[in-house]
Parts: sequence; C-alpha cells; structure tokens
Amino acid sequence: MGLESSDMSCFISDFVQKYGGYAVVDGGFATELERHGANLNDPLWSAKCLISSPHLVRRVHLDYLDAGANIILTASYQATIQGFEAKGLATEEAESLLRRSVEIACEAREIYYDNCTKGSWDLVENGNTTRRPVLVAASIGSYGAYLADGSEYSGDYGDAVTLQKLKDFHRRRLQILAEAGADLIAFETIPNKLEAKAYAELLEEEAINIPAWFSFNSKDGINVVSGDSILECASIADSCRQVAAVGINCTPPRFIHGLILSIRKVTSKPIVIYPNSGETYDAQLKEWVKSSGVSDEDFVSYIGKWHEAGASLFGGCCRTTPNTIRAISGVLSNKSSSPFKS
Ligand code: MET
Ligand SMILES: [Zn+2]
Repeated sequence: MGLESSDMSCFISDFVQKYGGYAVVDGGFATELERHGANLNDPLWSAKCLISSPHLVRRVHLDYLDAGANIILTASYQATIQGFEAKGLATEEAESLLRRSVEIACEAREIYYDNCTKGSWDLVENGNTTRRPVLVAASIGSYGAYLADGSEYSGDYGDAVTLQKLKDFHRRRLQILAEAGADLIAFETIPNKLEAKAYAELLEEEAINIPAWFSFNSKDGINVVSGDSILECASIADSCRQVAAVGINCTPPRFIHGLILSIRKVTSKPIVIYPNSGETYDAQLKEWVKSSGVSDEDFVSYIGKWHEAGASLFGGCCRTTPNTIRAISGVLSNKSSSPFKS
C-alpha cells in the first residue's frame, strides 16, 4: 500500500508533529551485532548476519526498541544483490534476503508491541495512554559501502562511475525494498552529490510509493565527505517530492550543529541527525580509532542545541549503542512536556 505524493513529503513531519515534536532513531547496527558476538569482517559487513544469524538481527532491533527507538533501520545497509551474488548466492536468494531484512524488522516490531505493558507506554493522547508507534525504515547504503574500500567516507568513485551506473546499481534493490513492507526508505551515508541525484531520479522513475530520507555524511562540518556542497546535496533532496526528511549520519557530533544550520537554509523538510561516536574509521585496518570519541553523556548534551537548530529526528550511527539511544530518548521525553530548551 502506497501513499499519495503529498502525503509522502509530509509523512515524517506529520509523524513527528503527532508524537511530541521529535522521533528517536536507532543506533549503530553493526556495532551492536558485534557486541552480540558477530564477526563482521566481511565485504557484506552487517548484512552477513542476514545469511548467518537472522536471530541476532532481530535481537538487535529489539535492543533498540527497548532503548526507546521509534524508527528502526533494517540490516540492509550493505546488503546488495551484487554483494550476495559475489558470495555465490543466486539472484532470487539475494532478493529474498533483502525482503527478509524488512520482515525481520517488522517481526521485531510485532514482538515489541506484544511485550509492551501499559506501564511502559509513554505518550498521553486525549487523556488516554498510548505508545509511540514504530516505523521500519529500509536502509540503503551507498555504492561506496558495497565497494567496502572506504569510499563511503571519501565519496570518490572516480570518473568511470556515472549517474547512470549508480542508478543501475541501486535500481533493483530499491524496487525490492520499497515493496517489502517498510514504512520508508533510508538512504544513508550519502557521500556525494552524484549519488543523491541518482537516488532522486530513481525514486521518480520507479514511482516509488513510500517516502524516503536522504542522509549525508561529512568529515569537516562544512561539506559532505566528497567535498560537494551540503547546500547542493540537501537541495537535491528538497526538490524530490518523495523525500520526507533530510539529514546527516555517521559524522562526528562536533560537526552536526553547523550542518543543521546549512541544511535549514535550503529546506523546510524535517532534519534527521544520527551521528557516530566521533571516533574515526581506519579503512585500511578496518577498525575504529578510539581517540576522538565522545561519551554517551557528551553525545546527549548536544541534543538540545540540535533541536533548537531545527532537527527533529535523533539517533546514533557507528559505535553508538542502545545506551546512547536510551539516553537520547530520556532527554527528549523529559523535554517534550515543556518548551524545548537546551
Ligand atoms: C556506515 S553507516 C552504517 C549505518 C547503518 N544503519 C548501521 O548502523 O550499521
Ligand atoms: Zn555509521
């Protein structure tokens, strides 16, 4: 079941408005899978668990729901038909794993709803206690994420990668995920303008009938990682009628405030923010360098400022955990009853 186009662009702003002026996104998915013992040193990264340990994927969704997330992202970030085929899977098997990523998130949501006791419901509406509903966002990582060579943090695909090539790469996965029962598509860690353009054109050409968000990453707080202007990137998202929110993920917390102000200059769509812990990723060593990370307390101390600057959806990306999300959720629910102040 799809939405009319006017409903699509307002889908997230309506949701946020209805449920207290904010929404809580989940945290680092791969990080939490690893904490449960998964070995993700693989070109498929977190998507490897869709093959080897779907129960763990469900567990991680539940961990984030229990922590207060009300938008959960599927394990499909690095799940691509091309990547699964490289592992020897047939095309049909690859496609069914993509669908499975959405089904598992929906199953976790059902389990969570079933387990909810009245006492844990946290929103009062018309005098009745209701719970904040959960949305399932089907994650789509960049072409660079599929390459697994660090180019999702450089945004440099070389001249051979054209708009057409990116569209062809993403087309089938987008079609499948859009029809698998998710509430929205989360295009994450978009490293350059070309890929944003490819997504916008695909949403239009394929007449995708669920809304999407575009989330970029930055390593200087001024531009997206490729050096392309955040203003131009966010403008592409703003012009696309199916895009219901624009934002930043997998970027150090210290860069976020300025990026929100820039995005606000070119769009009035809701802004989604889910930074990483501030640690940096060493693509050669394939590990995170701890030095510059922030504690959960420090991370959460930014939330008020980000909200004031115009963001309304908050979560975490790599190296954040259910504890980070629990802290974010706590701070937001305390503040939602009074005018929001930092
Ligand atoms: C490299 S960014 C990864 C985003 C994805 N949603 C995850 O948390 O695993
Ligand atoms: Zn990340």
